[in-house]
Amino acid sequence: MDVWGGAGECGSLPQCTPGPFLQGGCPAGCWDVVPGHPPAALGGAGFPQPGLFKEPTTAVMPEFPSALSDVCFLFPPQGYEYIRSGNPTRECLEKAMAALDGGKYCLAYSSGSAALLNICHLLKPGDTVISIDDVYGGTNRYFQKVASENNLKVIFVDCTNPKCLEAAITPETKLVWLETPTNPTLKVIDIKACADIVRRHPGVLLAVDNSFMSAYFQRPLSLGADICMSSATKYMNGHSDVLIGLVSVNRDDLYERLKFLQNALGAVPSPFDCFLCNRGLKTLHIRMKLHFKNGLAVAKFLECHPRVEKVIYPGLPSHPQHEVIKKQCTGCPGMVTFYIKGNIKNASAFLRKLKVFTLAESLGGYESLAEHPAIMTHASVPEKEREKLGITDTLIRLSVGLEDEEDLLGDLDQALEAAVSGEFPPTTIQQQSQPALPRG
Ligand SMILES: N[C@@H](CC[Se]C[C@H](N)C(=O)O)C(=O)O
Repeated sequence: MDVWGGAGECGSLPQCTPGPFLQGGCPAGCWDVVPGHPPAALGGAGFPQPGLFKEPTTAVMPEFPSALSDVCFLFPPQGYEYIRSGNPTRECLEKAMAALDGGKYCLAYSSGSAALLNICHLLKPGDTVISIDDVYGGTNRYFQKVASENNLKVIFVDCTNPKCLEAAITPETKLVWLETPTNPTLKVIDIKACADIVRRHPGVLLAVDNSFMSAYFQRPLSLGADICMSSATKYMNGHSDVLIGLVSVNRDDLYERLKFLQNALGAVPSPFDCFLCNRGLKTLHIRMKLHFKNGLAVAKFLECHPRVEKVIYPGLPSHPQHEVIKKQCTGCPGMVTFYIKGNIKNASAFLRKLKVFTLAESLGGYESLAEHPAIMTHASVPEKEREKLGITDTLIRLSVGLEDEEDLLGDLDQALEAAVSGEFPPTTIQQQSQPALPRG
């Protein structure tokens, strides 16, 4: 079996041994800087000079804990004047992340949403944004309820067929916003194909939200994106104890403008959060391999489960864009989405019965989480649009963590058994008509 696990068979537990795909480097030039060894990025050229730290060890201490200026006549000038404008701990994270993303520069923000806000400040009133249709609920809310009310036009397009993107571009288009895989229905977008289209329209930027994949499995800049954005709150930090957004770029002009906006808008992370995120990066490679192994095991298990209607996991051969993900990524994270049989009552019973998985928003941490996108992470997406995207009352999103595989599968099994008993209605997801619930 290769690293993607082949077709899998019901009843047999999936194995995931590193195959040639991970061992032998990767397509599209991924990992040419730090092939499988994030610590190389942390200890290499990307590291600020040791002289900046009281303890130049592997630990990156929150060195700049106050808003004090660098007073040149008392200390040698170190290039820092105010904590929001720049500080050694944030610079350490930014340099490490630039290396991991294969970019020249990285800038850190107080959250993924703050990173999105800064990117959108590159635009002018009257500009158009083309966003992938199935986009994180908070991004959808920002585009529809904030940006659109501030003179940006935002249209939503299914970019799984890059020709749809091409057809949507107008002279007003200035930003194409992709997520891949999308949140929560895990559609996979061919970044290079979209980048080739965007390149034919000078002045249009291609930004990719890489939060679901992490720099370990996918590097959008190497596939032609202008901007790689991540909510590092998720896999990059991996410990569910930090809120951080990151933006990596190669272009000097983009960096200069974003650097100005980072300071001017002020949505920056604290040095302590940067310190914690640096701590998280050191185990990125180990965590991602286990997320992949556990995610694939869960996906295969659910795909064979009689109480599950349908599983979506890009690492499964049954996924419609499985070939795309094999081409542009070196593995898959622990994000698994599935439709439970039955209706909202079954979905809710399942979520309540889970013991190892915690019912919570967020993803990418060491601990397994489960959530109901229609009520939780995507409540801000208008109901009609949710329906079109397949974000129904029976859709459940899992973020598979680092626990033992037997515990994860056992927990899912007992919750499914308890939540969906008896005869299953012979309906498909499309045929179901669920009562609307109050949305959070
Ligand atoms: N309730 C929050 C939503 C947080 Se969702 C966090 C993360 N992006 C995810 O997809 O889990 C809100 O902003 O409304």
